Amino acid sequence: MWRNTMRFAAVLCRHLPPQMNPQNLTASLKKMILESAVKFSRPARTIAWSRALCSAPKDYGVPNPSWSAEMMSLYERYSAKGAESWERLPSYKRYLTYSAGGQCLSRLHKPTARLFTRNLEEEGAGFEYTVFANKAERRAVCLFQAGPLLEGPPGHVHGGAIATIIDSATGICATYLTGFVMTANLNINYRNPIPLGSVVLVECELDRTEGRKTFVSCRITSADGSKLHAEATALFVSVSVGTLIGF
Ligand SMILES: CCCCCCCC/C=C\CCCCCCCC(=O)SCCNC(=O)CCNC(=O)[C@H](O)C(C)(C)COP(=O)(O)OP(=O)(O)OC[C@H]1O[C@@H](n2cnc3c(N)ncnc32)[C@H](O)[C@@H]1OP(=O)(O)O
Repeated sequence: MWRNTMRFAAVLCRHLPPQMNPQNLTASLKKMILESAVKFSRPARTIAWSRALCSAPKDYGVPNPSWSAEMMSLYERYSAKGAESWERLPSYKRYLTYSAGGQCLSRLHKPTARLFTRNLEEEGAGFEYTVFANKAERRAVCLFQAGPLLEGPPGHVHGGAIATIIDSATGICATYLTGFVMTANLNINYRNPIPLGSVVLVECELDRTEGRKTFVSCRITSADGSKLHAEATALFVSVSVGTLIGF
């Protein structure tokens, strides 16, 4: 039993990101890993849990039946741009999933937690979005369809929901181009309300980097680009996975 436990703990540790070398783990994280290993080290469960820990995470950035014809048409347009260096980024229910071993870690560390923008199971109810990025041009574009549960002013999207999609899209752009970051500053000018159910483009561009700081600017427009809904600038600061997790 103890040998199984240690073997399982060793497997878990091997899947941790490089920044989380077992030698550097805090006592509490070591204890958490060991406790999980003890809990699941009974042979039959070990196999079942190893499978569960290694299963592929769901990608929320692919079309689902709630996507409108306009959302689908934009999705197909950006997918077809693949040849011009546009890459669709996968979207998971936890930020941790992007780190090496993050899938495993997210089952151990606050397992009931979910990314704010991916916390509704009902398709189309809240944030429906997908992000395409262009490394060479240091840009990303988020196609965003706002569901009915994001209402602020009657029939229109809540300003906090708009801030959330801006924070997410610019944060994904910064993470994609410079690695793990946290938002240090976000400034938004709301220009025109966004009707609920509509599809908008959230276009992000990396302006510059200075040491650990990444400056990103953003514009939200209607799908055809004719109406400006919001403009924003954001500052992100690079952090280690350890800082993200909170130890
Ligand atoms: C095929 C795979 C592709 C992968 C694609 C990737 C996809 C990614 C997927 C999913 C991403 C999801 C994205 C989500 C995004 C959401 C992010 C959030 O909402 S984060 C939550 C809200 N933010 C906080 O809670 C932070 C709270 N603040 C802090 O923790 C600290 O203040 C922190 C980390 C921001 C900075 O703290 P320090 O101690 O590490 O660093 P110090 O020394 O204070 O600052 C570093 C530099 O930044 C400047 N700075 C810091 N804060 C500033 C501010 N507010 N304004 C101006 N400058 C600031 C400082 O003056 C300093 O500048 P000088 O290096 O001296 O020039």
